[in-house]
Amino acid sequence: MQAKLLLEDGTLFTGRSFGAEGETTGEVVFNTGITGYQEVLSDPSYCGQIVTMTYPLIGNYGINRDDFESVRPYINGFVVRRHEPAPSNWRAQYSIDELLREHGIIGISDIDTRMLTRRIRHQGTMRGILTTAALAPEELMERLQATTPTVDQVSRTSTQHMYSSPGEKERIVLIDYGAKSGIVRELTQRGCDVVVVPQDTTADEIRRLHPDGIQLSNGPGDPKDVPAATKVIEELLGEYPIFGICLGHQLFALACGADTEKLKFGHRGGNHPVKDLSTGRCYITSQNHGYTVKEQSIQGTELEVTHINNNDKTIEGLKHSKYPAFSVQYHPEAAPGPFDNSYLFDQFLAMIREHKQNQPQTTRQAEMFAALKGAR
Ligand SMILES: NC(=O)CC[C@H](N)C(=O)O
Repeated sequence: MQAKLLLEDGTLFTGRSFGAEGETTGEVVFNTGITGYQEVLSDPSYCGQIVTMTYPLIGNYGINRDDFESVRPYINGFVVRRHEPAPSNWRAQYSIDELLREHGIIGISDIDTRMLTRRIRHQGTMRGILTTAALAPEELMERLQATTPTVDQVSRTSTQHMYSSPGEKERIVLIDYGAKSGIVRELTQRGCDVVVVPQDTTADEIRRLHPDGIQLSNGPGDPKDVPAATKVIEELLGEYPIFGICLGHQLFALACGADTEKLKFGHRGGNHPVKDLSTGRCYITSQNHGYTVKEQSIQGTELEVTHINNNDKTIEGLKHSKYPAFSVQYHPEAAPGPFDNSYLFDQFLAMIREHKQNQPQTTRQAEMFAALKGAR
């Protein structure tokens, strides 16, 4: 069956349908990873987007039980040069075609993904319509223009209920704006007691969980679409050590008075070079973002830039100059991508331990200790 993808600028691609049949619209973005399509498909940060893989053969090692980054894919459409309907890998349980069908996601293959990528790079990110219906380009354009971009992605991808992944060590409250499983996995591996809370949890509700640190997750959409989330971070700043990842980094920046803007076509892939300004060392990072923290907006805030992107010099990391809080624009949890940056989770835990040591005892603690001493 035929499928068509029409971009806002009128570029039409005609290819073959795979996955579900139907029609969808969304921002068309590209990811340059050679492998890792299962993690990309299931990364909630892509919620509502039509994702193109620049690597030409996708699906060859299938879909397995273990590599999902969330319980279901949130993308609106998937675009590839060629997809493999008969995967071959000992972990493969089914094909990408079956996965997309199961979740009603429309795929298109056999189009020139190099041309599509160059178009996006040239024009900047555009919206597109993807359909299996036999419609003329004019009709498709009308339909595309009749839709408006959604802004509720974070409430769609966040957990509705609090849940925990118990551990013996530090209690981390992870605010879930559409968190990848990789973040929970990294914290759990380090023995943390992780409590994942919905995106609209209030500062008081978080305080009642007695966290040792707060982790701000990645997530979809424009950080300015979730102003309430910024307010909560503002309230908790200074009270608890904070570590923000991707959307969490952008929200942390907004909470500290900086500003964000949209990039021309974003960074999505597994080999983005990032420089640590304190050492000059370059790290290879996994990225997936369309927005960035505005460089000029840092001035006058209490933020310091810690990392920059070596390709376009945009901000990749921030830290607070007074409080124990830092953030990165990239994905230290990888999935997919290099594991080179998982040390940031260790830094977060070291920051928590240091904060605890320097923490003056609360009056209540002091009273309890005094009572215990008296009893002895
Ligand atoms: N991975 C993320 O958290 C992405 C953050 C944000 N949605 C952006 O596109 O910039």
